[in-house]
Amino acid sequence: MGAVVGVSTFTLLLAGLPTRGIALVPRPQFAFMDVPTLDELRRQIDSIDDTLHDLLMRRAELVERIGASKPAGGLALRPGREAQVIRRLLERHAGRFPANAMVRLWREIMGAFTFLQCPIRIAICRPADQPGYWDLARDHFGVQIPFTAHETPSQVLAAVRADPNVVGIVPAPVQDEPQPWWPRLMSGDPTTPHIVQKLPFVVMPNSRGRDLTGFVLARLDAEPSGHDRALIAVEARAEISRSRLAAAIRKAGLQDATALYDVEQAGTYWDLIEIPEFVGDADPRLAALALALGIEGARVVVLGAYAVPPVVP
Ligand SMILES: C=C(O[C@@H]1C=C(C(=O)O)C=C[C@H]1O)C(=O)O
Repeated sequence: MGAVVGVSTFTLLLAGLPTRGIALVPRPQFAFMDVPTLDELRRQIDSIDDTLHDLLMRRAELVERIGASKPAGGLALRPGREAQVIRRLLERHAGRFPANAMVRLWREIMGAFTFLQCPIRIAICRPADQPGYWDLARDHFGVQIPFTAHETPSQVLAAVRADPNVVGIVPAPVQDEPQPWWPRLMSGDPTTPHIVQKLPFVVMPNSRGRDLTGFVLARLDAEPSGHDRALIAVEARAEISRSRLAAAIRKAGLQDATALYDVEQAGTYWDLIEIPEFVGDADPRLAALALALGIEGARVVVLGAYAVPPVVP
């Protein structure tokens, strides 16, 4: 019956326990002795914050070493690796802290650490009536990297072509848009960017960009992340029916398309095919696709790939 010995009324109040009739309600001793005070709990938070902060500073040292191993003067951004980091954390995530808040923290960390390695800047297509693209960019690249807003995808493309450290964000393709940007990625010019990411990777609930989809263009080769979609463009002087395209995709050994867009301008026809797997520039199935189409002079080019966004609980 010595359960209450040494436990003050103040401690009981803090613990939300009744202070009347205690002697009649015996409880195991440890239940009282283990209730930490507000100050003790806050001291534990301070200690966790110190550990988190120390680890961030240690992470910076490792990032600098990784940065030093990358080609000098190039863009340090590695969207495929970033996708793997976020996916791995989401898989191990548990408990009451919201998963998208955790992702938002890591987006901030990775944006700042990419900026530490190179003078990356973001050129966003954010027409005056579409402020959400700015949120989409900020949720992903964080507060440290400088952003410039442009009215059109053409202006974004020009900014990316002018500087290898500029990364562009353009609206995702839609069928029947008047001036699609994606046929212009077929140029073959060494300053032409690739599609390297789709945004949002994880939707932020209060973002003005939560209903928008953007593509990230960078002067990088897309890298596989383990779960990717490739974007392949076809250019031809004749219209290619959807069924002919689908048959050629199969004949080339590629998986069935998950999205298709087409456009015609002055007698040239372009198709954009999204394939549910990674396809690199040197993949022999590209030549096989050109052949299977059976159209004289048809060109087939990989425009890039993106890591498939995870399902966030
Ligand atoms: C540290 C790296 O550089 C960048 C920053 C990353 C990070 O902070 O984890 C991850 C990928 C890159 O965009 C890396 O390439 O691993």
